[in-house]
Amino acid sequence: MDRTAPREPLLRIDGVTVRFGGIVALDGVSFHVERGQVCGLIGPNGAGKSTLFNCLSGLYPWQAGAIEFNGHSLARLSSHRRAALGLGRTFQNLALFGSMSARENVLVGTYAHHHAGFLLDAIGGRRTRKVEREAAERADAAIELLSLQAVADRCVAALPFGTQKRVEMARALACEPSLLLLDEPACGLNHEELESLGELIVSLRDKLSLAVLLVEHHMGLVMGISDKVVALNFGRRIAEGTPEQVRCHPDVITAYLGEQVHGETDGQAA
Ligand SMILES: Nc1ncnc2c1ncn2[C@@H]1O[C@H](COP(=O)(O)OP(=O)(O)OP(=O)(O)O)[C@@H](O)[C@H]1O
Repeated sequence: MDRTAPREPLLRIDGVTVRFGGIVALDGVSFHVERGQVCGLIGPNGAGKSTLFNCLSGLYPWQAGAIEFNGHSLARLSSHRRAALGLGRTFQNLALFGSMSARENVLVGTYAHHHAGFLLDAIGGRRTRKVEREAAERADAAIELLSLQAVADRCVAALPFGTQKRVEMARALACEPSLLLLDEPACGLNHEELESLGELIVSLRDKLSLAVLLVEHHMGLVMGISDKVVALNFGRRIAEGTPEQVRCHPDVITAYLGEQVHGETDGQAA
């Protein structure tokens, strides 16, 4: 795929502002993510990255601006509807069910596609069995994608941290997202796990035409695998461009050095 050719954006973030009392966590942030694109989202602590993720996954409302995913406004959509539309996410702190097996955790991710409803589930029947079979197939496909077959039936709490992270990613993929939100996936991984994580994200992008919005403090990973990078500081977008353009952007360098940012800085890195 030619990643330099302009394509229809999958995710449009347009002038989004979020305030918590007197704190402006996001201040008119705009950028978009295209299908099959890895977009890195960087910024120092408190820049607004998690706030934006929480807006995307339905945990936080925003006071101004618009977010559109796959042609749908996200403003009034429940988290469940967002998942059904193709928005998947993982969490900074793992959100797995420790006493359940890896496979059972992944099965939970298929819920977004589960249309049978409570009553039909209770009654059972052919339709419910079909839904369950399809859910199991989707879970198995996600388990295979993440090479988790050998540990699928083991209790998730007994698995190494890096493997648990892959289980969480498999669960997000089981709802067959077109955009995956990854919140600090490198956190707590060793060097070897980090390398395979980078390869994994790129291979998912290529195999599934998956778009990924990657919030990550590990600069090596972000700069190594992102097709484009957006940098935030104090809730504002300070740079957007290729990894190289953003790495060299003076406002990004200043933000990471912890110095005062002067004047208007909302620009496209060139
Ligand atoms: N629920 C909340 N209530 C009040 N203030 C909040 C809330 N969530 C975030 N903030 C504030 O909004 C600003 C942006 O925080 P956010 O967590 O989005 O930054 P971040 O870039 O994700 O930081 P980090 O890299 O440390 O996770 C910070 O000043 C933070 O204190």
